[in-house]
Amino acid sequence: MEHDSASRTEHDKRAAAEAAVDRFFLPGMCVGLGSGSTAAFAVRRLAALREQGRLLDVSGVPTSRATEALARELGIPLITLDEHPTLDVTIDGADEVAPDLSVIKGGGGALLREKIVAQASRRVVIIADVTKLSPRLGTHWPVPVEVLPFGWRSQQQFLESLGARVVPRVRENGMPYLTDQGNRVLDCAWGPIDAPDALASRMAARAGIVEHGLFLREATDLVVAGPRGVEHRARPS
Ligand SMILES: O=C(CO)[C@H](O)[C@H](O)COP(=O)(O)O
Repeated sequence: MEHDSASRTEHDKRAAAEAAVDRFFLPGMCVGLGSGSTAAFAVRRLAALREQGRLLDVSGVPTSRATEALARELGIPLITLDEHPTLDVTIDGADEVAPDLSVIKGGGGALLREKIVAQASRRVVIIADVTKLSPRLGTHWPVPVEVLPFGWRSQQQFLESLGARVVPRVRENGMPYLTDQGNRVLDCAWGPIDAPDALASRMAARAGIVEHGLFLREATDLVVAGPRGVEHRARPS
């Protein structure tokens, strides 16, 4: 049974990713390549289309070292944001998606580059399976917060003072998890968040917090897959 639901989720991640690439990546575009297992399906779809001779002139900015390695392995042309400071569209995954298309990201630790790339994109398409949908951010998933190693325990105290249960992220071997930038991640469980804007502002104002996983206004579109198939939703205006 467990196996069935896991393979259903994989199927849905893949269906959402492929539908998004087919619909939103167009010839000649400069695109953002997201991180995580759902976004990896999108990178693989782009590579498969290239093998068919399509989208050969699409080039991408990877949002993590892992995505960069995958894209290189698959022969996808890579560019930097310095070469192309504005991107046409980014396709990326999410950990939790609210009805207004605000999302929590960063489960894979790539939140900083993901937010930089999202904010540099004209369009940001979130791809997800239905298990990621949530009535309110924070219901199912903690908010990852990337902090400088210097003084990280005072950031933990600060986040606890904002009501979070804070778990410093560690690797399987017990060593601290470090992001691509060499920073630490504190996973902050608030439960359902009543005022995400106020929380995001408090974190943004705190020195030592490099970035947080609340992406409140970046997503323009959601492509979500579940038992009823693939559905596209635009951000409510
Ligand atoms: O934000 C992310 C990485 O920092 C991922 O997009 C998010 O964690 C979803 O991952 P997955 O597609 O593997 O469920």
